[in-house]
Amino acid sequence: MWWLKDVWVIDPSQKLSAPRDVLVKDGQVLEISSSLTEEGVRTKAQGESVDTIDGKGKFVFPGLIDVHTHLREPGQEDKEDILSGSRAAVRGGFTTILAMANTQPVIDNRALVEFVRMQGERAGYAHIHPIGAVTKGMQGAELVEMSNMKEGGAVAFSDDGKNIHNAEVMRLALEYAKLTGLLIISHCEDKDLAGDGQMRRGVASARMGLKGIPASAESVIVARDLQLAEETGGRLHLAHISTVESVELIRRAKERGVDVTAEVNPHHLIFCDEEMGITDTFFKVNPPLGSRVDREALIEGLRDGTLDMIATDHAPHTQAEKTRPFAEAPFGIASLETALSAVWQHLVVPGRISMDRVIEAWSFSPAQRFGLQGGSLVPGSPADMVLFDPEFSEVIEPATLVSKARNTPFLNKTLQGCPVMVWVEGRLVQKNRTVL
Ligand SMILES: NC(=O)N[C@@H](CC(=O)O)C(=O)O
Ligand SMILES: [Zn+2]
Repeated sequence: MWWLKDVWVIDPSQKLSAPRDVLVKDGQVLEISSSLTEEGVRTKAQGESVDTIDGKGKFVFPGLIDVHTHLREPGQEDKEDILSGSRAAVRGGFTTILAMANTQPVIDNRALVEFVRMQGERAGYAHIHPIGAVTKGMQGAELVEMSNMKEGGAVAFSDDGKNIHNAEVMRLALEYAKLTGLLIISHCEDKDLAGDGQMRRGVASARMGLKGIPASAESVIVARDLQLAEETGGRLHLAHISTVESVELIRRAKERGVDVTAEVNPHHLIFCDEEMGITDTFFKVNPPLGSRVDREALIEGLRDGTLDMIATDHAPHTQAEKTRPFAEAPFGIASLETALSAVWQHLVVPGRISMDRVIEAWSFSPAQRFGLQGGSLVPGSPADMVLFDPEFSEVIEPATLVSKARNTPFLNKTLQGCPVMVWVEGRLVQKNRTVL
């Protein structure tokens, strides 16, 4: 049994943010209380040994649920695999992650869905849920067999990495997904507007002499998909929202009652295009980092609930790929191990957003929207749980990262505020930043 004493509990599912004691037994949260005694705990332990942790000055909250990770297995295991990705997840405070379908081959049938799910179970760290592709081979033409894939364990459908170019295919996908009750996750990017752009079009791209991607490449598709969701009554989730125009479109659609949720990535909340340099391929990501105005709108959108969730978009790549010249390096930031610390240090500490809202947006809301276990510490819930120490600091070094990838803008930087203990169903899987 675990006894976390005098720890600050953040559990948005029960609107709790206060110092308490937490008891964990048999893989579940047994009790959250402010009046436990040694004797009382011993009685509740029923002969089991009690591991006591002094939680003073630390937070405990439900394990984070990340609805957007790329684990690269099958097919690109030089970048990441399901085992290394799930170890990176628990190191970063995530107890559940959703794996995107843009692997090689694409996860577009039940057998492959089952493969990802079983590899996740075999790894034995975070809970891994496969996202199935929307179209066969992510070719944007023929829909996958959604019900069949749901039976195999798919929890949503997405061609992420690519936009669904044909609006009629997107409309049909929303229509068919309704029969499964699952969400369509849209990667909004008009490929003609984006062209072969390398970063957001603006003063910074002009200064660097790089081809720009206009903000409209995202927002025109956001507008399209919101209308299609409204028309079909389909359930839509928008991945990695990065522009002020998109935030405004989503805000309006929600006012009209469209069944939509949206996520924002930590890097879009923390960085902007002006901060990039021509050699910084670690900042090269899709959608690209926006302007200061975009960043402000994203923070405001997350605060007021227009943006429902935070998600990492963990996109691991090899060093060989990321050390190519800017225009040839692939898009993506690997972030499972740094995301929570970065959000703490860059947004919570300066008072831009509350930790309560961060935890709601990164555990409770994803669990609710995607119908997943977790996101709550209500007694009886599985003890998927994080102990977070705001004083613990770490230099982000290649040697300590358990992900295969090092493509993070935080490399060789210090981050303060880290998950220092992580439990999955009551089993300790990470302690003092070491995955057990
Ligand atoms: N975000 C990225 O820059 N890259 C992702 C694809 C994606 O999430 O769109 C990848 O798979 O590498
Ligand atoms: Zn994407």
